[in-house]
Amino acid sequence: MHIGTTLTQFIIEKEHQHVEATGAFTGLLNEIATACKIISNGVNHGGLAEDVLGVAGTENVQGEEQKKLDVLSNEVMIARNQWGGHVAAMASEEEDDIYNLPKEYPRGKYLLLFDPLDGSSNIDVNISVGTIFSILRCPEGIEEPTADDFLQEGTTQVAAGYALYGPSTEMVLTTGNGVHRFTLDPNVGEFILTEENVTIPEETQEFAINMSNQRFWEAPVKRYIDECLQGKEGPLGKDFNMRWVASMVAEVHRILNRGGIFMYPLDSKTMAKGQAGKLRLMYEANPMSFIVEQAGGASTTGRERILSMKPEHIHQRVPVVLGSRTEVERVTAYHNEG
Ligand SMILES: O=P(O)(O)OC[C@H]1O[C@](O)(COP(=O)(O)O)[C@@H](O)[C@@H]1O
Ligand SMILES: [Mg+2]
Ligand SMILES: [Mg+2]
Repeated sequence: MHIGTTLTQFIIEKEHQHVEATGAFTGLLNEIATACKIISNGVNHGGLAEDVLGVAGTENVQGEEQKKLDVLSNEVMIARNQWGGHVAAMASEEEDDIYNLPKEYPRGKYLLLFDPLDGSSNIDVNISVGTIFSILRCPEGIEEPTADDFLQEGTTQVAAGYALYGPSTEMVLTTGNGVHRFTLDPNVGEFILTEENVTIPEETQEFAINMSNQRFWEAPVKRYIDECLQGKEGPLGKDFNMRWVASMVAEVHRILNRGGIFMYPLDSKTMAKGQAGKLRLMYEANPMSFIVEQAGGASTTGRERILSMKPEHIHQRVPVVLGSRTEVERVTAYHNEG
């Protein structure tokens, strides 16, 4: 496919390969792309716009202070995706329960899950943030889905992607046939294909973890980071660099480009709050794991493959270790050595 292809054209040509396709999938991805263009515009306006920077004065179901842009992005994702007849229901980081469509809207065959604004702590300081989404099939014959209908293993995702609102706005997408990257041309208002079949280098010398949590980490993580910091004199025999943006979407994007390992492991601080990690399985870890695996990388909790986990709750949290295969397998082996 030649560079310069628009996202819509790319999806339609992929969908033509499926005789049973109805166009609903293309319609859904187009609406998601439109929502991300609107959010990108808001992010780019920053302090020029009334309702983009600062706190909303409310908390989400996870007890996190909501930023105005968290709330705005959530409203945009819902408004763009509820009317088209592509989805049967939605789930969002910013919605306590699943979002069932108002009666007047036709139901579609997909379930849409999303983190409307990822990297919220970076909004007010103009550092890259993003939107993460995951698409599942709605079980046959279900008109009014319940939360249980969403609790499908990550391996059943039909598609996953994210938009990154950085120096440029990009969208990265997989439908299970490799990972493809599009860049928003603000003059045309279209996402244009800029790289096909993105792959993650197997080896890396770059790790990303919030070092300020070091005293709370489990022994396997402490061991691994110690070994990275020992550099080429140490057991890993190579010097490592470190990065931490505090936006998962930006970390994953960097890793897709040049490799690396991103970790938000289980630690005693989150365990003390009765949580099994910081990041959410259904709309952060699962979509990012689908993308990373499709790009040749690996993604585990430190102990098990994330995509094979049986979800228990819409807002369930999990430890995340993802990126270049060699290092992810090493960290997982350290955990399973027991
Ligand atoms: O504040 P910390 O510990 O650096 O955590 C940063 C992590 O939290 C997140 O911001 C959580 O996502 P949200 O911003 O969507 O709540 C991730 O993007 C990021 O990797
Ligand atoms: Mg997030
Ligand atoms: Mg978020």
